[in-house]
Amino acid sequence: MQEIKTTGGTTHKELDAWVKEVAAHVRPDEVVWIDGSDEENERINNLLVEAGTFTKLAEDKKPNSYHALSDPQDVARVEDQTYICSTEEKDAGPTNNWMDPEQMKAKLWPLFEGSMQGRTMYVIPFVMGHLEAEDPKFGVEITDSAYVVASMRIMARIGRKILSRMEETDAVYVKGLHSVGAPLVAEDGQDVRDVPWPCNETKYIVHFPEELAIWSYGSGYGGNALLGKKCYALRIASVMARDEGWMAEHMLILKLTSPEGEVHYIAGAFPSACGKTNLAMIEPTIPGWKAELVGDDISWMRFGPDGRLYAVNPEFGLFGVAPGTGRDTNPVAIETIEQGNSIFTNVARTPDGDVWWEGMTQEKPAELIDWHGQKWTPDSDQLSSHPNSRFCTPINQVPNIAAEYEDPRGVPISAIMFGGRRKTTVPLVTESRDWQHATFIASTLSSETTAAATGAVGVVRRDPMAMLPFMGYNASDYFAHWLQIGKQADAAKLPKVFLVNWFRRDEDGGFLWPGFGENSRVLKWMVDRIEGRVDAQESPIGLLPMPQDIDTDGLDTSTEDVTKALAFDPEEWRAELPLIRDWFDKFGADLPGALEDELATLEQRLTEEVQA
Ligand SMILES: Nc1nc2c(ncn2[C@@H]2O[C@H](COP(=O)(O)OP(=O)(O)OP(=O)(O)O)[C@@H](O)[C@H]2O)c(=O)[nH]1
Ligand SMILES: O=C([O-])CC(=O)C(=O)O
Ligand SMILES: [Mn+2]
Repeated sequence: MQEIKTTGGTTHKELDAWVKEVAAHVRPDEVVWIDGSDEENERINNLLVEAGTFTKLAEDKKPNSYHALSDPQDVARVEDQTYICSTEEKDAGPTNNWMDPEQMKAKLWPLFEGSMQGRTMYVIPFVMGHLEAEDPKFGVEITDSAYVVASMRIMARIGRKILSRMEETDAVYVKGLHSVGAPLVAEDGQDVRDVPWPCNETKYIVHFPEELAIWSYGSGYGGNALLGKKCYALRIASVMARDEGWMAEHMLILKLTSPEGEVHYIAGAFPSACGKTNLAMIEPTIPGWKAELVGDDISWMRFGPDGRLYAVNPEFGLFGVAPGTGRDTNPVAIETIEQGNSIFTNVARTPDGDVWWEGMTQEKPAELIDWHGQKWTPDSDQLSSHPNSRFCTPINQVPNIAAEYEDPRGVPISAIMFGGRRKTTVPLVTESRDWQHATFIASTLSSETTAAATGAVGVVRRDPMAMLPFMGYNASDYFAHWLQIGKQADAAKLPKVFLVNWFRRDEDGGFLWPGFGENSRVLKWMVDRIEGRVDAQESPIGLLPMPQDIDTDGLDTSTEDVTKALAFDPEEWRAELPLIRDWFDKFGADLPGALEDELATLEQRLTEEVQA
């Protein structure tokens, strides 16, 4: 067999063997090991410009930044095509797609055969979390997409330094294999012309948790193709966490400093496109409060020597929803992207080489190139940008990043928020009574679906822990793991857990609560609760704020709307009960009894409430 031209390589024998085995099968023109240098990045970006994937933005608008338009069919995560291939079907559980690992491989391996012909196969060594962590979590992504290389460089710590450490320690690592599934040689041997966004109608995002392997085929979109993110740091890592006694969660991490100088780190789990990045970058509207960002999407938590839960953000960049991000809603994000070094995908381009999307400014630009590459004007009845269009930006550009982001030990968490998009039923904020009740709230979390995944938008579904699409194993076992974490801990040291809903609507469909920076008023109440400064009132669903304890000074929202946003409505909750019951029925006898008990308690309290 002919040697494939290779740049770079490794002394890690097992890794070297795997890369060679894959190369022989996918048959690229050449193999390039990614070293992470600036020169290499420039080369990759130039290649992407030549291929028509990237358009360089104007240096005076967004320095060193690029605009990309995907294939219109490749714009979001494909949950239908996402699989957890554990050996036992039971370990994937009722919420995941499953196939026997050998059967899945028999199906996919032939798809990968020759799939990189005419292309370069890149090998990206990376680490999720800190290289200086006690037990660094390594990965290697093989990909035929230069767009993935450019994006992974922003989203994860990658390159030669990581590979050297892997070599020195003969490290175990997660094997990520990714191909867009668009070889440049046809079956009859004819050359195929490349397109700016190669992908395949057939898509598979497959996890083999027991083998620490991920196979991703057919898509170039972020959540499907940047394998360090959802695939590794949530799906595979949640399995590692179960086995090793820690937690891999879909949570932002925020550092809050009160006017009194108290520091609290707060984590928050919201389903995709439900407000994590925005809350992580919050600019508080109430005087004297300071917020700094630690993480905006993923949190790895473990107990520290003092018995508290410590959280680390394993990522290196932000992959944020563009629409809705503007100077009035998220000024911190705007300042972050203005520094450049970013990739913008499926947003609109301005004639002067900048980007725009719905919600960036109140006034719409007179003319744009929309996300289909067509001329767009404000008269157009189409959105200029795809609802799941994204900015991909280095995290160290965030002006108010907390210094603790760099600390491999992480930050001690005082509170965890769960939230979703609910037009009705769920009040602005509720506090859980204890960890078991918190686990119940989290396990029954619900939200209206968004554009972050393909499929219908706006449908209420249960999204336990905001992890429905990201749990790498059986959800019943996942709930049990949460309960176990609670049992393991000193209850006084566990974070307080809150349920929030920024998205409740009035009869006309308008938001009752203004959200964004004003969410700091809810954060303040949480801190007051943590510090024991205010009481709360008992209700069947948990502890509710006394109305006077939510600081509304200077808030431009009517008292009536605030009251409605905060309201607990027993009738709405009675209507919720059968939905929760249906959800729990999915798990049958595997559902931890403690959650069954919590549901029974809720039913009983609601009945008493309605009778009273
Ligand atoms: N009304 C309202 N909308 C919000 C609020 N926070 C965020 N949004 C909007 O919700 C959408 C998604 O917000 P993000 O912060 O990007 O959501 P995310 O959870 O980080 O999403 P992923 O990155 O997909 O996981 C954006 O269009 C925001 O403008 C809020 O407090 N109120
Ligand atoms: O993974 C992605 O594609 C984007 C994201 O953060 C999510 O969907 O939660
Ligand atoms: Mn986000």
